[in-house]
Amino acid sequence: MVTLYSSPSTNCSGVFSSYSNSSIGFYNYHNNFPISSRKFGSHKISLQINAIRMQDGAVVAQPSKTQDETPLKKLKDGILSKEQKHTFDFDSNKDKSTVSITVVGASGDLAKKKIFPALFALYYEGCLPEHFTIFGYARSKMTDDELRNMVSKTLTCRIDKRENCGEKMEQFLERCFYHSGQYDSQENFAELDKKLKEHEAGRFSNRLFYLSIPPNIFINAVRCASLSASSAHGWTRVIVEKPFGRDSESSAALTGALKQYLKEDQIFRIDHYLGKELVENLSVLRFSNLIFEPLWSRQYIRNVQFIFSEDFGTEGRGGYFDHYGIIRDIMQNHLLQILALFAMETPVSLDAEDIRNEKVKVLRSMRPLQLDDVIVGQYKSHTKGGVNYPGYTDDKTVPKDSLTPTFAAAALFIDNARWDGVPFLMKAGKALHTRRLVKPIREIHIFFFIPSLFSLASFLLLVQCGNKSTIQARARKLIQ
Ligand SMILES: NC(=O)C1=CN([C@@H]2O[C@H](COP(=O)(O)OP(=O)(O)OC[C@H]3O[C@@H](n4cnc5c(N)ncnc54)[C@H](OP(=O)(O)O)[C@@H]3O)[C@@H](O)[C@H]2O)C=CC1
Ligand SMILES: O=C1O[C@H](COP(=O)(O)O)[C@@H](O)[C@H](O)[C@H]1O
Repeated sequence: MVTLYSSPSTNCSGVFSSYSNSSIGFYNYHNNFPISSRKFGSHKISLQINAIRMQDGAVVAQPSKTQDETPLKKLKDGILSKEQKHTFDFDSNKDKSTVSITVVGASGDLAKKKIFPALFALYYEGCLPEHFTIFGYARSKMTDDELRNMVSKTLTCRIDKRENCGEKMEQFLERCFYHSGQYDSQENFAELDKKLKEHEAGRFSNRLFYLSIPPNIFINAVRCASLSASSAHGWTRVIVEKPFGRDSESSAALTGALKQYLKEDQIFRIDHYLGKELVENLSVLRFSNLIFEPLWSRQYIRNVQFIFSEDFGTEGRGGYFDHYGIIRDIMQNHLLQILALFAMETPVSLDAEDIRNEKVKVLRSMRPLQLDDVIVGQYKSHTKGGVNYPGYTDDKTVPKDSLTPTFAAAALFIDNARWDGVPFLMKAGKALHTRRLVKPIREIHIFFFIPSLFSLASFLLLVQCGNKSTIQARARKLIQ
């Protein structure tokens, strides 16, 4: 699996940006990852990490001139091997080539909330080639203008304060078009192909299809796109969203089916949580910090909690969600990836395969989950402060008798020397109206207890990836 992101504006390699919070994640790195300041309040310590520029634009600390040499940069360079970086480049012949990006499922939630804003961010940062075209494709009937109008509502200029953002937005929208078609119709994809060719205007064209659709229609869409709308001369690539199947069998079947039409190097599987900067920085926090690495074990950590909470429900996404539920939507992929990154041993090198191998070892050491260690639930309607919040089955896209879980919590155990006996607690839920600890409406927390560096106090280290990303340490107890 690869995480696809674009790095700072000076380096636009990467087939796509991490779309977390609808923007490109910005990274500035230092040679190491020192804790630059501590503010001691009553039982509360804020650790500012001297290496992160947050994606909402807030700079936690100034970047140094040596940013390119930092561990995370190296980590990324390792993850993206030279060969991959080369193949990720959009342009093989800058002036004469073009890239056509088709967002399949353009009428949907992911496309609106993340993909179009991320594409705009790439455009804004100068990371798209000079000639490019973006097509939305879905069954819904829409004109080009209606697509532009829909997309324009979610584009933002908040990446930084540079001028001309509105103008750039207009220019970007002019490059966006729409074609309505069925996902299983070769004929409809052939019509798309015709339109793409008109826009490519004889240039050497590369084509990218982003499958922003429920997984049960991936194969049909890939078959039709590959047979009817592949690039004649350049590359054709497909980005596939999680979940990659419902279980091992369906995942293997999906891979097998995709490979009937695509070679492995044309397929990009994405887990966007791996592109969130704090998830990436977690490895740096641990491996580059003399303070943390020695503490990263059962000896010092009592439990680790990965908490995903959203304070909104499915809101019309039942068509996808109801077939999968919260465990397959969030826990099996996003949270499990973070857990594996958190718990893995130091990889022998920063190559993607070495990191993957360490993550696999963690998964193989995990005790099979027992039913007694899992609870599931589904949100119901309720009224609070005069506001009525609909229940899951009130969503028109959800069957009235659905038992699909929208909340789950599980205790996982890793039976190896480092983590023996430490519970890894995972919780994920939609429409959780109680906000925890911090304000953002969507948030994922990783927190774990480590002993105080100075006294007998123990600390709760909270790594939060929400609308604003922070790393905080809070004193949990003064005296053990
Ligand atoms: N939403 C998010 O934040 C994230 C989503 N994802 C993944 O992205 C993919 C799409 O998610 P999302 O955009 O939320 O899903 P949506 O439910 O919004 O579906 C996307 C589009 O697919 C079409 N569609 C929906 N259901 C069906 C169906 N049963 N049969 C045929 N077409 C259908 C609809 O378009 P039309 O009717 O116009 O054809 C819809 O607009 C999923 O794999 C999901 O796991 C991943 C990360 C984040
Ligand atoms: O993968 C998914 O993620 C989103 C939450 O992503 P975030 O970046 O906004 O935190 C979730 O809403 C969706 O159900 C799921 O498919």
